[in-house]
Amino acid sequence: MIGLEDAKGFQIKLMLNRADFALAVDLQLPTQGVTVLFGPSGSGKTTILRCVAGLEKAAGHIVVAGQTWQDTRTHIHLPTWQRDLGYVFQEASLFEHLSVEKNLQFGVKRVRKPEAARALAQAIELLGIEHLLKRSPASLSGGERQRVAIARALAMQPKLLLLDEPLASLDQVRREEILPWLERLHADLKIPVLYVTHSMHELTRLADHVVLLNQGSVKLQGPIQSVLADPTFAALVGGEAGAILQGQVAAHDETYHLTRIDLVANETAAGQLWMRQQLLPLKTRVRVHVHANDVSLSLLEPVGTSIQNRMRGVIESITPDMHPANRIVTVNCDGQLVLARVTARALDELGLEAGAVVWCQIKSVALAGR
Ligand SMILES: Nc1ncnc2c1ncn2[C@@H]1O[C@H](COP(=O)(O)OP(=O)(O)OP(=O)(O)O)[C@@H](O)[C@H]1O
Repeated sequence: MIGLEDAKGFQIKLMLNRADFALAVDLQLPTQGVTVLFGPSGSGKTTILRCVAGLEKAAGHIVVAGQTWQDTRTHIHLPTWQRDLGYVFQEASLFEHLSVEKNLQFGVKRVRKPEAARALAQAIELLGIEHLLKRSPASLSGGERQRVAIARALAMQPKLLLLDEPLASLDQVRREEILPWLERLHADLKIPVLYVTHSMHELTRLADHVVLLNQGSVKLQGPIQSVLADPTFAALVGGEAGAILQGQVAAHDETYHLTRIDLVANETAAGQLWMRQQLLPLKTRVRVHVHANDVSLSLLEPVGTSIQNRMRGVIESITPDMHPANRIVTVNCDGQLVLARVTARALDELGLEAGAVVWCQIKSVALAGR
């Protein structure tokens, strides 16, 4: 039987003990948008997805869109086929003897839901695969195959979409090709997506919410901006650490091939950044990942420097980094948190501590958009 709980609930509580691995997670997740399960190899990301899909058994309960898929206390454990989900793996498993169109129709016919034709058309549009419909899977590139696999899962109008490292088998060029299509998922989809990756690039581009796992337990979770600005996370991910700033495309400088991003925090203007030119229309909303290693601090407003971007802010915290020489400094610039990785000696020499006013200098070439 399918039980009804909170109509919007999305909860995953799982406990599992293997000889050399224990999983214990208790997650209350957003009912819309992309939640990325992030963490080192062996931290339990795929195990969670498999349990949610009913492919593996753990104790606990799973509630999706108000439906109880599993509850150990009441002995509910729906088989996979009764769980209304789409699952896309590293390698897209398409039927090789069927055309792309027939592959898409196969899933839709199986679930027999109302408005199937509309859902199929929307999935084709969302993933941009109209021109591939008559092709055979063997003739598709890896990125195209994954887009078809995701469209097929979406056309079935699932209550939850599970994506397990969908870009891992693709080369860098193909990954970049497919990322913009995946970015549309959080804007256009009304269902939750659970996305597994080790890639910081995919995390910063796609996540709305992040769950950081380590050895089967949750180390940190929350909205992408707050998790990335958390010094614990920064220390853990080393050289890839950095804050995400939100803004919109404000101007293009054609002479120098640069784009100006006007930053926005809590709906108010929060400074601006120049970055290498982005081929995006004015007013496009973007997120910018500013690496902590590319931010330096100054007590005075910098002049006579090649560094293009400077933001004035107040130091919120100074915390230890992985290496004892360094500190992670969190600076609040008009509501946007910026992280800087600087040496403890430099901090002492400048006499910097929490509450101090500083200028963050950010190399514009270091910025990566969206
Ligand atoms: N079928 C299985 N039987 C026994 N142990 C398993 C099984 N599948 C995974 N494990 C172990 O469980 C732990 C978690 O694995 P899991 O695949 O969930 O991690 P992960 O975070 O997804 O890793 P990766 O990023 O490398 O895919 C690992 O120690 C792994 O060796």
